Amino acid sequence: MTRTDGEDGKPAAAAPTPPRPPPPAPPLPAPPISDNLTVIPPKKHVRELQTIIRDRNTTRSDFKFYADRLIRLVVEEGLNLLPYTPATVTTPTGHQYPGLRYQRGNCGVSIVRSGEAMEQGLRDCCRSIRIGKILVSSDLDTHEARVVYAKFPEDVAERKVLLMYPIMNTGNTIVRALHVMREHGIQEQNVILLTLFCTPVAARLVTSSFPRLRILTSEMNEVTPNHFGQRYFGTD
Ligand SMILES: O=c1cc[nH]c(=O)[nH]1
Repeated sequence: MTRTDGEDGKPAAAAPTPPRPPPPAPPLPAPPISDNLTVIPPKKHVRELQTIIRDRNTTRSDFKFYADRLIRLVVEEGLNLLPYTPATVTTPTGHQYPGLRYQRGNCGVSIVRSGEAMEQGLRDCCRSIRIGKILVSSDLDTHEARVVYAKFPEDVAERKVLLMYPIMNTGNTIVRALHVMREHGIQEQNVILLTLFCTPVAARLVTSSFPRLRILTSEMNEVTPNHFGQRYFGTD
């Protein structure tokens, strides 16, 4: 027997299946905080170093050893942001090799005390580089950062500066340090900030205050390791 539900007695046409709603769009990647901010590629060996540094059970000697490895990686990558000029050399077999030579006129500045942990990594790459220092203290109650001491190479305003500070949590210390550097004639576009761990909050604060500063970090994460300087220097 045929079902005749239609008004004219013919079988009713099957109701068309409504089109499926499109699958939800994948979440958009977070927009980059700044074109001048680089996070080094998250390769497994980098992640391993970050894991050991973050592990509360890591011994002091391992902490220093693996922090030094991560520092070296960030420093080497930072050198890539300095200016180079073409330089052709002759190899022992008489071939011409079209290479590069770094342009002289670079220096380092470490923010005392944790930034001093990065000095050796820089010296290991650039044998005779001059390194200045800046000490910023932060008020325990207001968290306001204040520069206590600053010593730079006398011609620092003419140099490219590799600024070293391993942990960027709020960004306040860096902003204060950069203001003092500006008072010494250092232009932000001549500064490359080398850091190991950085929060998005700190990155936003620093890049909005100094948009032409370049920043290089090994990791961007909401949470940074604690007490880096104390663990590195064994002053826990
Ligand atoms: O200042 C610099 C920069 C790159 N390489 C060096 O040896 N020194």
